[in-house]
Amino acid sequence: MSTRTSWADLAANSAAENATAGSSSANNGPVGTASAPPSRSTYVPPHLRNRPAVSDAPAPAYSGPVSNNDRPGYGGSRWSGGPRNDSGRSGYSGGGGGGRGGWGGGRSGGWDRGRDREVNPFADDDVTAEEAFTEQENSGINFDAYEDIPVETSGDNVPPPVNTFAEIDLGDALNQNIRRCKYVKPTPVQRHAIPISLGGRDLMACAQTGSGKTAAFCFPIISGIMRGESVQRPPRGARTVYPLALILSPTRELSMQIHEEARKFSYQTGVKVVVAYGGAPIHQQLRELERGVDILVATPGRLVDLLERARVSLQMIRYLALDEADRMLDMGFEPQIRKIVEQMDMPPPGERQTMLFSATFPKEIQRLASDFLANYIFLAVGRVGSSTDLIVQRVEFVHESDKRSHLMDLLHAQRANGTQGKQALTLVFVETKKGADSLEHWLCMNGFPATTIHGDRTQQEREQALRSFKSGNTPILVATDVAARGLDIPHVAHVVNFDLPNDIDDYVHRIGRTGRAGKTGLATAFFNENNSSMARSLSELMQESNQEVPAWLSRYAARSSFGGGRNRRSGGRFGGRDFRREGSFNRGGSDYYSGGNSSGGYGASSGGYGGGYGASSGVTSAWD
Ligand SMILES: Nc1ncnc2c1ncn2[C@@H]1O[C@H](COP(=O)(O)OP(=O)(O)OP(=O)(O)O)[C@@H](O)[C@H]1O
Repeated sequence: MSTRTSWADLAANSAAENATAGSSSANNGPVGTASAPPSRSTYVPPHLRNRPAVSDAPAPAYSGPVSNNDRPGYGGSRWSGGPRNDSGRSGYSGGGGGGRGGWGGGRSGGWDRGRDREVNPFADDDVTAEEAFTEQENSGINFDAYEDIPVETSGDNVPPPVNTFAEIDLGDALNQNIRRCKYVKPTPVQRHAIPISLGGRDLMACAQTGSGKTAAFCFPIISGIMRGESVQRPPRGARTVYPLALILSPTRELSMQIHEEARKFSYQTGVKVVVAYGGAPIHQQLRELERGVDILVATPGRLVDLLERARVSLQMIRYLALDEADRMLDMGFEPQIRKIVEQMDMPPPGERQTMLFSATFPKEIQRLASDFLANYIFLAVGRVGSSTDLIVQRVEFVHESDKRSHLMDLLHAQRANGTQGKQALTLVFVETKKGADSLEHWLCMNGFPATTIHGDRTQQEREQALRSFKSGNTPILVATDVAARGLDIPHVAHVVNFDLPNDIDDYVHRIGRTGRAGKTGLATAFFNENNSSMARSLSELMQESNQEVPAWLSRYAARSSFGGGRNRRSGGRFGGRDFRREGSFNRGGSDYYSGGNSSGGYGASSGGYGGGYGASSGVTSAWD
């Protein structure tokens, strides 16, 4: 094995901690042990909520950036006028609020710290899970490569990147949580995205799977709420709550995961994070909401339900983050997202800050997404040479009828040569829910403990399956695309595309369940005639990632005149290029790209990343 750098160690430790942190959706209540609870009628701004009583003084009125950072605009100055407040009420009045106080809908008048205790989200972290896994998974990483990573930014006045967390004034409590997470230095997307967001700018960010996008949008939100101007939340229905930030994600499990991460990052900051997703009893989620919420993490369907019941108002939203933004804006989700963002009471672009993140950003989705953004910065971050070169990709020609036996061969070989250490996990993607159940059954019958996750299972079953997989009890998870995006499951050593998807972007996300946070991974795809429409995009993707493309696949690719299916590989993978620079875009508004700066990232030389990256090179992707 080769050496592990400290970053790799830490990422691995951190991942192990995430795995052992439990998947409870329990909400982080306040700490309240050391400090006297505030009177029930007093609004306590988030940045003061966990301070000892002696420092529980009212916040001074916000008067501009509270930072030793001299970047212009840093500190959320866009809020100097406060968010839109249709009722004409002024902002926070110093904590002396009347009976309502605005917090938690005004009913309990505050976060009842006497009753609730903030559960320590780090409490379950231990090293046992990490120790249980073999070393092979974390080997072979050269983190120096990150120094030369290709980066493209476009938009006006892009704030410069940082190299360390210390350079950014995120606040003591958040910094301590970053240390607790054992994040030593920011990942490339964090280096760029965090200063941009802290500068108050809207952002469309494209960075490869497993590269730390969650923290990239969580840190600025938490920090902004901690230091931001205090607000009085208006009365509406007695039980309406007014979150300040909304994070939307496409699946329940991903929302739960973001919630768990955000709870860690916001531990003892006073910022309260609540999650709401479908398939789970709404009453429990309503109770959590009533206790107060600063950041609401939600799936679109459940959020629409809460909005229609008038239990949540988006009137005070300052921050909107869409994770897996391209998925959120594709045909399946777009109407719901438009309803939430454009047709309810959320402040419009320019009055809120909007952050869109994904590993893939097709141009047509970028175009749709621009409706939600104001004067935004486009950011694409990739690895040297290629984006997924940490994932070894294999494609094997397997007839439909041979797939099971071929899978069995793979699993036996893994067992035999030890590459699938005792606890290393295999994620198998199939096309249909029925197919998932049937394959799971067959694997179990053949001595390979497996479980399954798909849309026909109850939420309880889905969560149980994920727990069992993560813990290694059932080291094979058979999944539909419901598990394709965002899930950060440590120790997934192998992703098998038993059935290939019809969309190359889905393939990118699926294989991205391995090779995360600087670790290596293996992805095997079964290909046959039924997948010929994928041949070209697949072989291009593999070439770009320095993978060996089998000759037979190249022949298939040469035969197909078209990328196939919904494949959208125009000008490089991941849509890693700002569509505003494509020339055809012309809406005339000042909100749109004006041909301004596009900068390279590290290395500071005038352009040339490996492979001739640069504005004049004709290369249209930051990933090349
Ligand atoms: N600065 C850091 N140092 C070490 N580990 C980090 C750092 N930032 C994030 N991580 C870890 O990297 C892993 C991947 O992060 P995350 O899930 O946010 O990736 P992602 O970019 O959102 O991936 P995907 O595109 O699949 O959603 C997580 O386990 C996270 O804890």
